[in-house]
Amino acid sequence: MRLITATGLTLQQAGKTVMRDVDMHIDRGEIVTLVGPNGSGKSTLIKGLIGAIKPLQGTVDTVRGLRIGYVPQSLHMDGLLPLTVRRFLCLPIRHEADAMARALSEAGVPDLAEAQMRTLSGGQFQRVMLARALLMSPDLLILDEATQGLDQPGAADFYRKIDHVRTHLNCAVLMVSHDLHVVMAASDRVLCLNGHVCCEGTPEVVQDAPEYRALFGTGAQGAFAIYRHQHDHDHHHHDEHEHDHA
Ligand SMILES: Nc1ncnc2c1ncn2[C@@H]1O[C@H](COP(=O)(O)OP(=O)(O)OP(=O)(O)O)[C@@H](O)[C@H]1O
Repeated sequence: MRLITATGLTLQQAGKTVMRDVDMHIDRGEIVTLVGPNGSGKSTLIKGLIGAIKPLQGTVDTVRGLRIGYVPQSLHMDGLLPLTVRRFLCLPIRHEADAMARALSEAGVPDLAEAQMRTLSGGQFQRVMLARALLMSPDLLILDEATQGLDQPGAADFYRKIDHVRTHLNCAVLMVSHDLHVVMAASDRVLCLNGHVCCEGTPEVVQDAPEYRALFGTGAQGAFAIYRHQHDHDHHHHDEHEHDHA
């Protein structure tokens, strides 16, 4: 089922066009990843898709009642007042204690409810943000560089978590990442951006595309192959949509 469709989407930041003529869609159950150099418009495209930026041209159509769980690129927690994870999760909407416990557990941090937000490590913080998004029971989970600050095993672990969440909730996932090799292998489709969609397709197709290689080079083959090898289970559990997994 198609959740969201952008057609001819052109977006500006401060009066400057930074993303031009994007056609894209996301179906239930798939993991779509945006890659691209710094400033290539990844966050801008996400803001356009969730309606935080009004398009200069083009449209975004969503299925009726689409619930989006959004994990932003960063939140500045410095100077925060004392605030436990439990209270943070209830901002701005209150949730039942067992729903919060389930979300924290799903996000891989079952024991943090009473922890102080400002004492969390980067990885713990991202997982709490994920738990917060999961409390929305999202149809579409959007992660904007959610593994920033995580080391490679930490990032790989995070993506496995996301894969599990996707299967469990039967939601779609849209992520932005710079962890190219890990994230590409964990994706069904990749869109490579540079002010427009340079190339798109399965990770293998994008990896071999001249547009991708021009932006990122060709050095990734080894790490890519290793992770791909571990990722050999299938994702056909809930959806009629077929994925091309190796
Ligand atoms: N609030 C803003 N005001 C003015 N210009 C902005 C704003 N946000 C983004 N831009 C500009 O828009 C362009 C795209 O930025 P965007 O944040 O979408 O890129 P990105 O691909 O997400 O980058 P990164 O990988 O560094 O996070 C950049 O040139 C940036 O300077």
